[in-house]
Amino acid sequence: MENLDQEMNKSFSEPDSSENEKAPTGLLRMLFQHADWRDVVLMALGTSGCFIDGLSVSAMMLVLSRLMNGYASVSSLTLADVNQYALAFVYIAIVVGAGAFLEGFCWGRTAERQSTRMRTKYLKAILRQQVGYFDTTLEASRVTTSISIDTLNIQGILSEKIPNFITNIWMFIAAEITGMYICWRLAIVVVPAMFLLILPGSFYGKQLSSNEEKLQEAYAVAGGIAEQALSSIKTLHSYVGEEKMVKRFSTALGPTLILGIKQGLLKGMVFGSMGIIYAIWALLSWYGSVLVIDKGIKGGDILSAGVCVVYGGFGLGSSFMNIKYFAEASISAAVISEMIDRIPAIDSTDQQGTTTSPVKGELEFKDVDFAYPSRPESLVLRRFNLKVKACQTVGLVGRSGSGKSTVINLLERFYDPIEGEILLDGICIKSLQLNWLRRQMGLVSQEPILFATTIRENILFGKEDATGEEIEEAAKRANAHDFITQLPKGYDTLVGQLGTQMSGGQKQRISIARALLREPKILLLDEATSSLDSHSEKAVQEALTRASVGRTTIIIAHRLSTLRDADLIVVIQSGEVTESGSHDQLIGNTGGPYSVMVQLQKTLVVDGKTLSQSQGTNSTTLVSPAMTTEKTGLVVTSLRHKEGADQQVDEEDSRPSWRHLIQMNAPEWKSALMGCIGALLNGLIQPMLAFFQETIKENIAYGKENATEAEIIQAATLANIHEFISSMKDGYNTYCGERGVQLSGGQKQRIAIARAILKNPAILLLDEATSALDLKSEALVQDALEKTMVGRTCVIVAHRLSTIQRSNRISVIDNGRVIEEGSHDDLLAKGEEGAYFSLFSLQQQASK
Ligand SMILES: Nc1ncnc2c1ncn2[C@@H]1O[C@H](COP(=O)(O)OP(=O)(O)OP(=O)(O)O)[C@@H](O)[C@H]1O
Repeated sequence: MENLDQEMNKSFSEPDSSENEKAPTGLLRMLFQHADWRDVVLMALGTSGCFIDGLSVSAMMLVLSRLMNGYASVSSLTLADVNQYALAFVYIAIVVGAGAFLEGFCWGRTAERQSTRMRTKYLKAILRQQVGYFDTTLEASRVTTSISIDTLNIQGILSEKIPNFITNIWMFIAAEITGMYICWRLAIVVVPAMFLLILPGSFYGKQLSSNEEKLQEAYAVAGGIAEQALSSIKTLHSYVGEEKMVKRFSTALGPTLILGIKQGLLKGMVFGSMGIIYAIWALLSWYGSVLVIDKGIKGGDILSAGVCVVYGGFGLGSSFMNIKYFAEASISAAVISEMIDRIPAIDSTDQQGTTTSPVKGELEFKDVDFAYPSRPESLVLRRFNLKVKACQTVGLVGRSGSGKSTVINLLERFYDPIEGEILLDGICIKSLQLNWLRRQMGLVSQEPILFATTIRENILFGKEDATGEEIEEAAKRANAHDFITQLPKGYDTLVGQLGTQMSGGQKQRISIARALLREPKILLLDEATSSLDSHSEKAVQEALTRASVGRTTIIIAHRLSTLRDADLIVVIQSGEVTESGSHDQLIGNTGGPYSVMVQLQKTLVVDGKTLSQSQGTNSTTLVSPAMTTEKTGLVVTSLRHKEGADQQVDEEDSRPSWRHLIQMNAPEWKSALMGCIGALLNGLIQPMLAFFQETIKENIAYGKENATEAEIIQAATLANIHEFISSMKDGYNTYCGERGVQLSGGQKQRIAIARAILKNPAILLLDEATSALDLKSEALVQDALEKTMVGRTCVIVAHRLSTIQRSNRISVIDNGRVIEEGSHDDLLAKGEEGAYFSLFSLQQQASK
């Protein structure tokens, strides 16, 4: 284990390249690192503008001193002199104006150019990083902060602070020299006094900015809480977590009150210390008068020299103010440069490495050991060996959390093994060119992620230069074309942030189309059809079977029927291959893990009651005459042919949603109202679970405020997740990662179920709550849920009919309407004409 830790440290914790050990970026390097020759010219012009601008006080005072002196001896002042002075002021105005314009324009322009380049490089650098880096070091929020706040900081420095600094410091030098020139006797006495003005200002100014920093930090923490809340708004509403969130928010804001008071005091001191200026004027006027009386110096010279010295002092003070921004900006620049210079161990921009042609698609895992960078102490794969022949279809099965998705993560080189190697056509994938390797694979992941753009663009991610026909063809093969064309904007429909405006099944089909468009040599399907109803699944499954011809296909599935025709089925337990062979071979091994799973699945699908009785649940306890304790199952189908081909469906209607449920139940508004009120106390579990960046314990505790440790453990035990949690080094304090990325799909669902159980709600809403679970876990969780359901109203959305078979009422929904309703037996009695019957028969056939 020590070796393992060392290896992990080498792979993930240490910087990947010696370049990263460079000293923090200095100000000069920061200034010029993103500049091209045009920027150098712009900065040179801008700097000359600053010098001209900084001369304004001196030039004005030189002319003014003469004019004032002229007033003093008014008899010798002619109109021609006055005109000359006035003209001199006009010239000053033009020259200074032009200088100030150059200053503002050139620095502003170059700031924009340099920061745009920096932002682009930064984003490129982030996208280049390996997945493990994000697991350990970087949180998405930090990236967004850097890309917005840090780059804005630097842009502000370039466009404003640097020109300000140069102008002011030059104004100070020029004004003090001019003061000396006009009246050195006065300047020599007053200049030291100026420090009385500058020192307290800069002392309090420093305090002010450090206080401001603390204030910003506190606001950032509070902002982070608000951001988390908004990104998980459904879960938050459902768990009535608003108050808890507001409490956390106001606790985070607590320090700002004290800091705010301190801020006020410091600002007062800064502004108050400006009063010293009047004392300086007192000294100026007294000593100036002495010089006029004793030395016969002209009044105009005294006044102009005094103004030069004082304004010069202000210039120095203002330039000091900029210094703190330079320090801040160089920190920002260091953060950005560090990222830009960072060369990851798995570098997606690396063009090195070999490629093979033609690709056969043979895969081999040789003695692979792997642990995720965020949990180096828990080995997920150990001595993992797997050989896949070219064009074979291989199914991976195993309990939730056994390491199936990890196999895919390693094939895609999102991570590298700690020990052992992975070969493609006999070549270690580490020596293959990374982008080429990834281009050989088409991945449909467990929780398909769509980009916030149109369906067309999302499919195009599979192959950038695909034609319209190719896109449609891929969508047809993924059984997505029909639903897409029924949307008012068809392929140009926007899918929303992360695809939230699409149903789970629609997202899966779009991402299957995306993978198929690529025509990959290796197809990786991680629970690719788990969110589809039986009809769609059958169609997509057939398409995938066709698509798998001539390519190597790896399928992860909990529904074993999906894998029946696979050439090889591999059973994974705790990261090790425990059994492998064809379906028939594995079935022949009675008592083996695979045949046990198949038996369990048959029992579940053919007769839901058998399982539950064998586990001691009395299904009759679910039946209750009162409406509030009814259990309703909803089956969402895609039986469009039943509705007629010409049916117009709007974008909303094509999505099964709770809104439709409400619309459909409009006549039963009283019950609906009761339900809505009750829903404020309800438990909602849906597959796209929103998780905060918190620990497992905190996530479960969302179910109930002030829940005790014992209650949390009890809920976790019922949700069949306690064992996994206890096996973790940090137990219940294990960090879940951004939106739970550090957990497997099934683990996330079970934690969400524990949260719902803890909440003890009046109404339980289960939206495909167990779809990501293996059969054994599902059976156990189902059992726990059924115990939880006793005495409450439950609405269950499920594609696996075994899940809802025992509901008091089952509603079959198609295109936003209930097309059939009744108990399981009632619906089956309708025979072949019935929609439920046909779904049920499909699932039965599949499980045989
Ligand atoms: N990014 C991550 N960081 C740390 N641990 C992780 C990460 N992703 C997964 N794990 C852990 O690795 C183990 C294997 O996860 P994996 O996703 O491979 O399981 P799985 O067999 O696909 O499960 P499921 O059937 O539930 O999807 C789990 O214990 C999980 O908690």
